Amino acid sequence: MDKTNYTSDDIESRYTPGAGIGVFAKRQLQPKQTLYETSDEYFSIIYRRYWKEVCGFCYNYDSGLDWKLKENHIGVVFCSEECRSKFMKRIAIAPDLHAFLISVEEFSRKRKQLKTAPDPEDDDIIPDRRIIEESWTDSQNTLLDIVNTLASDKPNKAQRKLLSEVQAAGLRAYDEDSDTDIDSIKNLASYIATNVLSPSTVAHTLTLSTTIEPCTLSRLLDQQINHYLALVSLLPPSLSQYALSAPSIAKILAVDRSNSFGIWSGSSDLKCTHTEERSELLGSMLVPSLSRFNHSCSPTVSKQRSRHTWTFSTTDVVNADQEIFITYLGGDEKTLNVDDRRQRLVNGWGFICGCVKCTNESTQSDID
Ligand SMILES: C[S@@+](CC[C@H](N)C(=O)[O-])C[C@H]1O[C@@H](n2cnc3c(N)ncnc32)[C@H](O)[C@@H]1O
Repeated sequence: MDKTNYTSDDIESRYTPGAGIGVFAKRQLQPKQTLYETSDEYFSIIYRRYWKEVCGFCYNYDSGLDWKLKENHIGVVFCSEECRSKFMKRIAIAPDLHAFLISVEEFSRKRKQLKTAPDPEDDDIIPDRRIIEESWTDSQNTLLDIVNTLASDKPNKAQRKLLSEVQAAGLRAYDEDSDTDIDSIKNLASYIATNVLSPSTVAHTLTLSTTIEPCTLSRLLDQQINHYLALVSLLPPSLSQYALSAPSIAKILAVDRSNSFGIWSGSSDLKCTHTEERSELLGSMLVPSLSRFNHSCSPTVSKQRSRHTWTFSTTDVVNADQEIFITYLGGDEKTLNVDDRRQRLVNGWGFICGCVKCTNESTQSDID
């Protein structure tokens, strides 16, 4: 499968009326046919609450038990020596990446020690797309100053002051739940780490479309920008070239919100046969090669996760040239009515569902 054009003998991506790009069958597909299995790079985050229980390499989760193999200094645990060795080998591709991950973990732990209540005045402001884009663009000059400082052999007083100021701003508390802040820090750090390990994955992600803003409250927007600038200031000089521009981060955050898949505990076990059994949300994954599948409330493809691999298989016959769909509602589309389904999709993904089932049911309720 060609990952960016989504082309294999069975499927390809094409424009589809009203929903951008979608994935279509090139020939008739039979039920239970495996269409796609991921083996490519992706962005991911395991939420802080679960970091001791979820293998940092394969996402194995065993009923909430802590894994014993720990790399505490980077905040990652492993279910086996094999996973630990694969993970460590992967990050060793860039010698200073390990040092960066250690700094990120130290920074996150410092954040946990701070306890400041959020500013209530800012709580309810929902910035629009223009404000979000302008805010990130405005931070680009500071970002360039940080990168120049990192590149300088002998930073002057003003440059050293800049680094300590951005780190202090990044540590300032905006949310009472420090785990959520740490998730934000680790998520942004994973964008930089992915850029170090696989710049093509980042480039691919920047081509994807979005329909929803990356955050909903002003204080979260400020928080993300401050976290990101602080993270860049922690980069070892040899990695400073991998700092993504501020507008690129804004775009990836938006793509992440529209395209990422939850890592649910139910389907993490290899023995689990359920497609999307949901219990606890352990984290999320953004896999660019899976990001062109549109949603339908009567999907024709099921997605199943086993550890860190997603497999997409048909649930029905799909004729040549028909679009194939997954569900973004994880099975809830079977029980919700059209209004509730559409509302959930608007809230979560920012689009009004135009699938055949919703179109038929809304036309029917207009007639009634
Ligand atoms: C994960 S992306 C899917 C690929 C996307 N169509 C593209 O062009 O990159 C999700 C976006 O596709 C569109 N989309 C997906 N399913 C849809 C549906 N049932 N009705 C309308 N738009 C849909 C929405 O814009 C949504 O935010």
